[in-house]
Amino acid sequence: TAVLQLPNSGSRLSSPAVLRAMSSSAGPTPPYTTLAVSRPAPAVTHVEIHRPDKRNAMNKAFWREMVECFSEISEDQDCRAVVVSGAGKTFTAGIDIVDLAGEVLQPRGDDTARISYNIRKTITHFQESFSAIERCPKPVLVAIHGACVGGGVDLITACDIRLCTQDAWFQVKEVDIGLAADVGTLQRLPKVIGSRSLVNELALTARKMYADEAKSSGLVSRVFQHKAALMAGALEMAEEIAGRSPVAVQGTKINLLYSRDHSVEEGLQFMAAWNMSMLQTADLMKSAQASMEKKSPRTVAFAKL
Ligand SMILES: CCC/C=C/C=C/C(=O)SCCNC(=O)CCNC(=O)[C@H](O)C(C)(C)COP(=O)(O)OP(=O)(O)OC[C@H]1O[C@@H](n2cnc3c(N)ncnc32)[C@H](O)[C@@H]1OP(=O)(O)O
Repeated sequence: TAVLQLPNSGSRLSSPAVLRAMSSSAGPTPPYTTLAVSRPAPAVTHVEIHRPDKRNAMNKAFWREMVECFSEISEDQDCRAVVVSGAGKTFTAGIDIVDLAGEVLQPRGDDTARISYNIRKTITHFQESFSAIERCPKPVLVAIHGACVGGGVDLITACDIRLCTQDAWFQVKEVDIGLAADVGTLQRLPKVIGSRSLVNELALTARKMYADEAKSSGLVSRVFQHKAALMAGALEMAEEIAGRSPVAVQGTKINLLYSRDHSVEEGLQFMAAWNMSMLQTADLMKSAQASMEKKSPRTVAFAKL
């Protein structure tokens, strides 16, 4: 199992030291070769995709490392919110096309059944890389700058909050390289964007969507002028979330996801079953008292979860 080594700067909100910690000057953090993982502020984990020379294209190691990284984060009681971003010029160029052509799709097996079985295994393995983000109980914010292509759209639709720069663009590129997107976009994008027609248009034509349309369609919730402002904004939001009761925050993420995929009635039943135990937390009284005293929940010390 991978072990995260997180430098804990303990710096104040969006201070220059924090933003330096979120810059991409350092390389990937061992044991990872494609991810730089850091702790730019207490309880906030920053996962930076780090293959800037290849525009953060998703190679074989990346798909594996995302699963390892988000499994670690899910279990890390010192982490309460996560920011994902990309190093260098652009967020990501999607799947590594060299890997795709050279290795991923190389037939493995003696007959059609065995070859197909192995391809299915690969696709499922790749899907897991982004489902691990969705399954992570800590809220995951994603900060997108420049290009977000193919697998990048699959990735961001598995995140809880999407923020981007004015120069960001999004492209469901898969039809252009001869395949139907298979690691989450076709399943999650329709749940993110209200307009089914727009989803269909983007997926069937592979046209680029720029930041303003991403905002007006609901793909992102905020647009920042440039990358420094984006990272500062993402970190500030992550710190706001991390400062609140982890019982409340994680329960909110889990129930929002559950209700996305179930009827209102099923969601209400799940919620009641969830909160019949979670309402017994000490966090509730602590938070309520702070609220009555007109203090921020960030002034309250919550136990680890
Ligand atoms: C079972 C499969 C499941 C997954 C499916 C996923 C599907 C997809 O992701 S489909 C989309 C695939 N991606 C693309 O088609 C994008 C290709 N790249 C680009 O269009 C441009 O690179 C981009 C607009 C992102 C950035 O342009 P820029 O001018 O800034 O950079 P470049 O000079 O083009 O590239 C710099 C070096 O990066 C290498 N590179 C870029 N993209 C990829 C990639 N997808 N795979 C591998 N390598 C990539 C590029 O070759 C350059 O390398 P070098 O020549 O060594 O400097």
